[in-house]
Amino acid sequence: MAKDKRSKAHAQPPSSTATTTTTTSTRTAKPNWPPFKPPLPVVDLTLESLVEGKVVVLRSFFPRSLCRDYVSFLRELPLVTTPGKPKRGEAVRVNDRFQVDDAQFADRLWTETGLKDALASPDISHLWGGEVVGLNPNIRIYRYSAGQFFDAHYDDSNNVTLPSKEPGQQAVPAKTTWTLLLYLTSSAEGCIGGETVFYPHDRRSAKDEIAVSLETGMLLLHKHGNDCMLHEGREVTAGEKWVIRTDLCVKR
Ligand SMILES: O=C(O)CCC(=O)C(=O)O
Ligand SMILES: [Fe+2]
Repeated sequence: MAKDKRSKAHAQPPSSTATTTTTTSTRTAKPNWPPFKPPLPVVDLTLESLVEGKVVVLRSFFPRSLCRDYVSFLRELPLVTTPGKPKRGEAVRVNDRFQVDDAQFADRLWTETGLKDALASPDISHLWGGEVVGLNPNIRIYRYSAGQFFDAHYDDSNNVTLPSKEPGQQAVPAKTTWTLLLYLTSSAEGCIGGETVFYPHDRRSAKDEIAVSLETGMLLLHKHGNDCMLHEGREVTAGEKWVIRTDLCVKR
């Protein structure tokens, strides 16, 4: 697939049908996300590089008990099955999704998990493509059941604005530079398949593939935008793959 004709995983507007507990301060209904219990991080968060400068993982970012709590909670959200036939230029993506603009939850994932500190470490801070300022408020939840997958594509960099946290504070203009995937299930919960597979040479080739197996509670970060590797979410053949997706943001 040529880069100029590449299929993109387009961001979509937040779903207006997202209903659970509603906050009164915004028009978008936001889920009443479970607390991070036990307090995070539960392990020393050390980055493991899978592809130099392009793919890193943090194992046990969420403990298994918290993943279980999240999956129970997320399955009550109004997930919508994506159409099998994508719009022109979009990747075929067959899964059940929920999407919400929730800056508060993005900030909790950033500051209450140890992630902010782990990524700020001076020996790795050059990776992120600028001054890291937080996570994309556009939170996406994916559930893949047997037969579902996310076909090969590249992820775009997007401009976002991180809202002010306190009165008097300025909103921060930012852009996304890395995709963040948090796996909530794996073979430990009976999910077979569903690997995130990277193709370093811009074409699907079993010879060159780098397949990352699901691991419950593992966070995967991969560089996106111009330097994005072609990648896919391989078909799930049994059980359910649950993922929380957002993006790392740097100042623009
Ligand atoms: O589910 C996966 O393993 C990949 C998801 C993905 O590529 C995306 O969200 O853009
Ligand atoms: Fe992607």
